[in-house]
Amino acid sequence: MTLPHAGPMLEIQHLTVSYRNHPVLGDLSLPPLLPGELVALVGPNATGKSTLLRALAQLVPASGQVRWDGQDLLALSTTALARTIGYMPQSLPETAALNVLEVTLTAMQAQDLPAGKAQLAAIAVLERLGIDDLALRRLDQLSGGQRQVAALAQAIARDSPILLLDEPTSALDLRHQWRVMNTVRRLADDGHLVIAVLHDLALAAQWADRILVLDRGCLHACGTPQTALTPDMLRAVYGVEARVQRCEHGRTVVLVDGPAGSPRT
Ligand SMILES: Nc1ncnc2c1ncn2[C@@H]1O[C@H](COP(=O)(O)OP(=O)(O)OP(=O)(O)O)[C@@H](O)[C@H]1O
Repeated sequence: MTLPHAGPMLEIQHLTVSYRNHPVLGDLSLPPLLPGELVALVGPNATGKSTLLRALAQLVPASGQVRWDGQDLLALSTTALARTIGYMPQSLPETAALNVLEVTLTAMQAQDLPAGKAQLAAIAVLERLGIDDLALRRLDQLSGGQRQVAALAQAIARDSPILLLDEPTSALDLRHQWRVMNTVRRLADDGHLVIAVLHDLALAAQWADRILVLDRGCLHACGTPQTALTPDMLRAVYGVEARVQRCEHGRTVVLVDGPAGSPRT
């Protein structure tokens, strides 16, 4: 028997977002998402993944119900929102004249920590991500991958219960991908709800508890990596013929043979 979840959960019902009257998310409802979960948000390009995260972070106007711990997330004040959500955009602006430590400290303002404590906490976040040596480097002097990890530092520095990460590994080499996903996994294990947009389905399968598959603004599937990642889903959503192989240690590999309907090569 599954007991009903008693603590906070993220409930998204009938979420609608339009750009210039063109609906990108139309009446999207998701199963409840729980603290302690790492949820991978996957789907083809332009299907609304970033828009969903941006709507939850109040960066684009949205209608519908989004509730967390009894609160209406879409109506939270800026300060309350900053305490509830840490948001990592696809990239930080290259032109920002701030250094990595300053950017991280800026994200922590809602915590109202004394300056010394805030500085120590910010440095601890940079150490955790292995970029403390970049603390005094300006964002416009960083590589794309370094800027991506700085964006993650900014999001997790808030220590908020919900983390929204937009493609946290897309610019990273294999070692940094592992470090970031391991950090994100630990944050989920510590009780955060982490929703991460990922294009790499192998990473999603390796690290996520559940995979949400979005297709043209609608939920196509939601389940464990084993149930969500199937050849049928890959054909219907991504338009490819693919094999999904489960390897040793529970790893999953997706092998794409070609466009849907084409003979296997
Ligand atoms: N500010 C905007 N104004 C108008 N249209 C937008 C805006 N932002 C996104 N869109 C459109 O909304 C749709 C969804 O975009 P979104 O960035 O959410 O997709 P995505 O699934 O995150 O894509 P990708 O995987 O390519 O990053 C796309 O058609 C995009 O062109």
